[in-house]
Amino acid sequence: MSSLSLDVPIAPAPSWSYRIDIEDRFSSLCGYSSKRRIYVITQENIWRLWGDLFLQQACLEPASVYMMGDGEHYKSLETFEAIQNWLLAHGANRQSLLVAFGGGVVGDMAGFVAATYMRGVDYLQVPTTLLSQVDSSVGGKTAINLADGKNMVGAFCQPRHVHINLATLSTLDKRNYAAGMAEVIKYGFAMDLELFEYLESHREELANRDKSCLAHVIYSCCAIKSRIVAQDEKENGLRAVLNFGHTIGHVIERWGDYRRYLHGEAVAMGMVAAARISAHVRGLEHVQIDRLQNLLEFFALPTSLPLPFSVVNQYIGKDKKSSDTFVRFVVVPQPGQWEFVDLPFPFALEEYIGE
Ligand SMILES: O=C(O)C(=O)C[C@@H](O)[C@H](O)[C@H](O)COP(=O)(O)O
Repeated sequence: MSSLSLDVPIAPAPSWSYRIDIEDRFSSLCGYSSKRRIYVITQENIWRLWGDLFLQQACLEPASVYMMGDGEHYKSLETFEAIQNWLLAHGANRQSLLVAFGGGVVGDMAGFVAATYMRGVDYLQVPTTLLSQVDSSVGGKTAINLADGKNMVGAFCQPRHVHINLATLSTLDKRNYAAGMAEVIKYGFAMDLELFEYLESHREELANRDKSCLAHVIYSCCAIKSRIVAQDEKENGLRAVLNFGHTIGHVIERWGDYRRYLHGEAVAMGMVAAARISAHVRGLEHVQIDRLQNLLEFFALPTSLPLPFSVVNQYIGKDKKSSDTFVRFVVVPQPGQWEFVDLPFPFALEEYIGE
């Protein structure tokens, strides 16, 4: 595969942009190594599988490597503090460079550490899961969770570069692969009909992790995301479309103590609920909800809400898109099109989707 590249030009400073490279190997980072101390934040499992090759191909000699725990529940204030102390103990300074080597949990944590350590240091994203390659490594949303709310403490902090190596998807377990596919389906169903149809017609190839299909899909998602982030870096409006399925998805993750469901699984259930709300408020046809559900279920993703409506109603007010009087939902009147609707708060899910 020849490599693919995209730029993410951030407004209102169009001169400032960073690249996303999609390759079948780890990109060389020699240029960085010679100039500054490098600190890698990763997890045992991914580092055992890919760490040596990464250091060799990237030509890196890190000052130190930090192993985070595996799972969304490690995106916590405790881990955040431990990493800050580790950086200080290992001599990291303002010129140091952090490298997030792993999935979305590593990327969100490393990004937030980079945003705050000594008031901000540079970082690179080297995403190794499908979810992080198509979504979380791009756009600079960094955050950690509170017990009562997902991604509640964070910052917008763009990476200097996103280096995607498709080869790492070969060792991703089935459940995490499917979870990444949920975010891919989000881009298609809510933002790009052509992509959604491609996913439907190439589902077998994608289930078999065909590299050229994956390269196409990852490039398409990154292209959509970079266009949106370039216009609305700090989510003053447009960017919230990327939250399709997340409003209820985040409640599900929190309800499961960030352990029961992977982020992508919660988003899969949240998207079907949001599609049902879309049918109620914007007339999305039921046959289109079935298309969404079939595609998600093809990848063995859950699609029925696992929690009482009352829990959704109780926690939805903590969503970052909520105000005192409404909850903002991304709805889909037709596949590939989206709208925001503000539903009154206090919220009653049963009014939009029958029990
Ligand atoms: O980048 C964004 O903007 C997104 O909303 C992408 C989401 O898929 C992602 O999960 C994001 O981290 C959720 O953001 P949040 O603001 O709802 O915490």
